[in-house]
Amino acid sequence: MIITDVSVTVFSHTTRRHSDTAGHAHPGPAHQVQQAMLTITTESGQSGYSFCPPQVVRPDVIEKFVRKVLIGQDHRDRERLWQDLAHWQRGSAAQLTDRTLAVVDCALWDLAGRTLNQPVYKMIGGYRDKVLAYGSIMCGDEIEGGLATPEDYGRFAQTLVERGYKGIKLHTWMPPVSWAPDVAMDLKACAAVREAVGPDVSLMIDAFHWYSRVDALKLGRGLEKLGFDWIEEPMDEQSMSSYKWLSDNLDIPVIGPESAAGKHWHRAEWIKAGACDILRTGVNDVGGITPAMKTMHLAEAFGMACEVHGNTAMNLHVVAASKNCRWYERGLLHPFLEYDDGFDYLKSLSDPMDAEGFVHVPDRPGLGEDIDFDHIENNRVS
Ligand SMILES: O=C(O)[C@H](O)[C@@H](O)[C@@H](O)C(=O)NO
Ligand SMILES: [Mg+2]
Repeated sequence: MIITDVSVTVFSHTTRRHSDTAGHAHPGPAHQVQQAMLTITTESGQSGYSFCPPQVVRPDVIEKFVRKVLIGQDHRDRERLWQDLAHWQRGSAAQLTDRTLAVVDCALWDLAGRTLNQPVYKMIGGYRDKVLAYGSIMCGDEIEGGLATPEDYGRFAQTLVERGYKGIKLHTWMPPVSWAPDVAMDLKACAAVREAVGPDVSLMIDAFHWYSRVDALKLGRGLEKLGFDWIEEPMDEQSMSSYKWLSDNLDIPVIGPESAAGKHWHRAEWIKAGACDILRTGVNDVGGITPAMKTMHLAEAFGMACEVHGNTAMNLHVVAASKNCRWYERGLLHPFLEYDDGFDYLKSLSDPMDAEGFVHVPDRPGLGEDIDFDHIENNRVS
């Protein structure tokens, strides 16, 4: 099953999500953005697909690295192809990113599933076909009636519980919000949510990512009084020793690393250093489904949970193939956006959630993304 082609289709689609200057999402007017679909095709004519921002699969990256590694190879050799791509990273002058590895690895998994007519999580080894989601709320904002006050967070949390969520994670206020960051305001938002939803809903926070050790400790101590399940990324994850210090000084579980580079190798160091109580992985963060499963198994060997960062099918399949994670991160959510509307280039949601808060893994082959190829063709940019 030899790979004969690797191609990229760039297309436009409509979204109401806008990124702020820190890269965090907020609602805004509908606008056109560009998305890329990577297609990997074998001699049999079967293709696998994966999506990412166009810059992740720039023509020079595809030509210099991806095609060189993949063309002429057996598409089933995902482990070898991933290792070969990962080795290219060192000599790529930082042009071949973990994000690119992730989109290639996901397309290879999708290709394998479409070829065998099997969903990816069943090929990895299925553990469950539905999983509880937590509602991952967008970062706070200064939008009237949006997420501008602790009361806004409390009201929205009530709405999410009525939708069926059994867990809620707050991303609190961060710059460019004019007065952020502010530990006291973070705790007021968390207290308002706890007050709104009662004691039985799981709550977590994903806070401003550059607090000092002292501020992170103050935040964590306040969350302990509110019965939160974990504190996430309150300091720069490049300082593993700061997380070791925080974990030693807090009772609330510290989860990480999410954004730190180094894939499963660096996450092994966090475990060894005692820098986290719950490990974190994410298909985009560690370079694919292949390394995400390595991270999940690493955590299991140390008796730890490993919670998966991010939504979309690729992360859902990792969760569905794993015992030692409790949640699927469904988001990002905002009072002014209807998450269940999905994306206009997919005909149906990749992560449909029932009224009890369970996300059901689509049993369509591969990653199971219900791709609207007509939309992509009709809105093709290149
Ligand atoms: O842009 C980001 O930092 C991520 O989207 C982030 O907001 C969110 O996905 C996250 O951190 N989840 O844990
Ligand atoms: Mg996070």
